[in-house]
Amino acid sequence: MSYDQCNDVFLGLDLSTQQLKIIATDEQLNHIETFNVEFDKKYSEKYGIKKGVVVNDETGEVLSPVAMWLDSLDYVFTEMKKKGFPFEKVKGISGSGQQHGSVYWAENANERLQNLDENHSLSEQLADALAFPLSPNWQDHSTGKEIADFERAVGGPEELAQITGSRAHYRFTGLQIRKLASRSNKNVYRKTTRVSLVSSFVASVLLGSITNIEQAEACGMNLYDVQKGDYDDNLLSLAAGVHPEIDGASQSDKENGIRELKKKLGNIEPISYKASGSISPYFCKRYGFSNHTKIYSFTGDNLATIISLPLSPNDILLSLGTSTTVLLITENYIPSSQYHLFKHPTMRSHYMGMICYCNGALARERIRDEVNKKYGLEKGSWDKFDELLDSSKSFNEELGIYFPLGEIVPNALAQYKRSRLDSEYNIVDVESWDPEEDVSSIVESQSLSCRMRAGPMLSGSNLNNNSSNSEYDKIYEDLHKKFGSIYTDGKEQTKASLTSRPHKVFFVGGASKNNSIVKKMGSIMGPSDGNYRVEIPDACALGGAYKASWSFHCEKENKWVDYDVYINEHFDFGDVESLNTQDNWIGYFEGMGMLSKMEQSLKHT
Ligand SMILES: Nc1ncnc2c1ncn2[C@@H]1O[C@H](COP(=O)(O)OP(=O)(O)O)[C@@H](O)[C@H]1O
Ligand SMILES: O=C(CO)[C@@H](O)[C@H](O)COP(=O)(O)O
Repeated sequence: MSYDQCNDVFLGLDLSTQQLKIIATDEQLNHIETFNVEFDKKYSEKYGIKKGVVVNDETGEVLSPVAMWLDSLDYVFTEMKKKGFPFEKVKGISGSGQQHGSVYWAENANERLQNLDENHSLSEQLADALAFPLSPNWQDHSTGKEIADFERAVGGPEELAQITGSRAHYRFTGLQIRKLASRSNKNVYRKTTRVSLVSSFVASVLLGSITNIEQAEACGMNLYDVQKGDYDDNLLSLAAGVHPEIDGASQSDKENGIRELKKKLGNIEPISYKASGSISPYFCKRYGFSNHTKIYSFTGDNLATIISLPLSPNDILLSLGTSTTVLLITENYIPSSQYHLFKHPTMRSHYMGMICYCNGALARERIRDEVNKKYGLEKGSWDKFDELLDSSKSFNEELGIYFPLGEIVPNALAQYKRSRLDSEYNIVDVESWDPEEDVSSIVESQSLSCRMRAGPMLSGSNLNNNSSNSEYDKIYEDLHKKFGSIYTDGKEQTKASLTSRPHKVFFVGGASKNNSIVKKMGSIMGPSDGNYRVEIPDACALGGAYKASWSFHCEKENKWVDYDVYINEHFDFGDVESLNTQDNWIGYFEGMGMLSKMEQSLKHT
């Protein structure tokens, strides 16, 4: 694809932990070119970073230098210019940033942003527009105290998830702000006039003025009441360090603190196709953008990932990278402390559900290595693992839990557990068994965990629990007879959540290349409309470019065009491979009963 063939070019940026990526697409959503800079290659000396961040092992702090991000923007645009990139054709830009990270602007920030001189770099001109030169990164673990405070302020993790879509996490922005305001750097907090998230920071620089935080991204702060569509004052007072019970603040200090923090955070930008404005003259003069280039709101990287695919409600994106991440689109706001719910970035009445597991690929690799050792085979080969997995046809009343690392969901310490069912459906723990047995067992338990936890978010789960469907009634009653009530993460599963099938399942990431793994997982997940494999390198940047393209299209039409309709119309389905999987959804009901019982006896923190 060449630029000569298109009139309109769209850019999707992704500012992640380790690199800045820019993808150019045309009006038909065709990928044209990708540009990037890896921070370690270019800036490790200048900014003293490793893997994109500065780490303090003693405090658990993980931070990114903000000036490095500014340098990277200038650098990639300069490289594009050297290659003759047609900046004048760019009609719209959107993108994403690593979630939860925050940037602290000083009083002169807007004045500096509005008067950028194209003869000088961004970092030169904006260094003193920052109240803090660093941005807390999502890997930061320094806010243990704040986790306890946030959960105490509302009554516990479930209550916090009910309000904000997630329980308290170290990395969530509200906790990081509280740490700054009440403990680590009160002076920085005082000097800060505006706070951006990484996504709104990039959009602000491109616009030449500080822009609002986008609504879907706002759900990653533990401050935003998702259903009310506004900040939660109780949580804001906590973030500002003026909570009456926890900080002993007076009523007037609390009110002033809330007012001040609201001003710093600015309004939340509702989900929209409308542009935040046009690109700053700095970029027009320095690189050749047209001054009509529109900047559309930026969102979080996971949120941008789901819009890089033609996903509809009840579709699941199963990312089998180093970690396993389940992303899904749902109309149900049924929060849980065990997963995250965010507003969907382009579908106003939908949410994105996200479940993150630490023990994905690494745990499977250990089993693969054990099997290969037993058979004297090459260490990294998946052949024997695959052969064994293919020969395991159905649930054999055995499961294992394999956590070489502590796990997020269920919240558990590093441990292994292998069990069998006896004839009364009791769980009988097994000290060890042949490594061959671990092969199906690990893939089954990982799949069942995803299925069990995604269930409550699927739309069928909205059905009245007493609604009748004779086939499901029978399965559910049978399960209940054998295992009693099914609990996941302390919550009883309803009939509807156990019996809801996903619509489609899309597999992405390293292990999605493995036919045996995806077929087994797909057969257990049991989507009603098929399992698919997609290769989407740079999905977040691509999602940004698609968002820009969709927004531009809606603006041109002067009406809201449903994002799923738009993407389905333009998406190149040549990149999506339909997997020929057997459906074994019903065959694994007992597996859910068994796994939920096994999880109840795990050691946790
Ligand atoms: N053929 C394969 N079969 C099973 N697993 C695979 C295969 N190829 C890659 N993987 C797994 O994919 C993981 C890496 O996934 P990838 O998406 O590339 O990483 P990241 O999440 O770090 O971006 C590896 O740890 C490996 O276990
Ligand atoms: O914290 C989260 C999601 O909650 C992470 O998914 C980060 O958003 C990942 O950022 P990069 O590593 O891609 O920069």
